Amino acid sequence: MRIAIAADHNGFALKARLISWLTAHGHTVDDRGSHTDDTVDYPPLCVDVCRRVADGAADRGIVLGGSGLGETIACNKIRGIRAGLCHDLWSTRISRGNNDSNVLVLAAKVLAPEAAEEIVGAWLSTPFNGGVHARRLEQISALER
Ligand SMILES: O=P(O)(O)OC[C@H]1O[C@@H](O)[C@H](O)[C@@H]1O
Repeated sequence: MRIAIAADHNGFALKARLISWLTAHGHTVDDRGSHTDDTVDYPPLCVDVCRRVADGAADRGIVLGGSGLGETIACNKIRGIRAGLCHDLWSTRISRGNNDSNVLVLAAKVLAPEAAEEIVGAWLSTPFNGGVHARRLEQISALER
C-alpha cells in the first residue's frame, strides 16, 4: 500500500521505526514529517496526511503523537477521513472491521515499539466487514454534508 505518515516531536522516533517496518513489509511510505524532534504543532501534519488519503494520493495514513488524542480530533475534521486511535489489537481490528478506518493514530507515549508494529500489521491486514457497519458509516458520512 501507499502510506502517508507523520508524527510530531512525541512520535518522531517511533515514526522512523515504523517506516523501516513498513518498507521491509513491501509498503511505499510517504514521510510527511516532522523530520526532527523539535517541538511542532501536530494539526498541520494531520491535515497533510489526511488530505493525501482523502485525495487518493495515499491508500492509508498513519499519524503518531504523544497521546494521539489531539491528532485523532484533528484528523476526523477532514472530510472522508475515518481516523481511529488504537492502543491494542482488539481496538485495531474494530477500527478496521467496523469503522473502515483509513487513518491509524498511535500514541507514542503509550505503546512499546513492538506493540506499535503489531498494531500496524493488524491494521493493514484487517478487512472492513461491511454489512450493518456500511450503513452506520453512511450515517457518519452524512454528518459531513
Ligand atoms: O508534547 P506536548 O506539546 O505537550 O503535547 C502534544 C501532544 O498532545 C496530544 O494531544 C497529542 O498526542 C500531541 O502529541
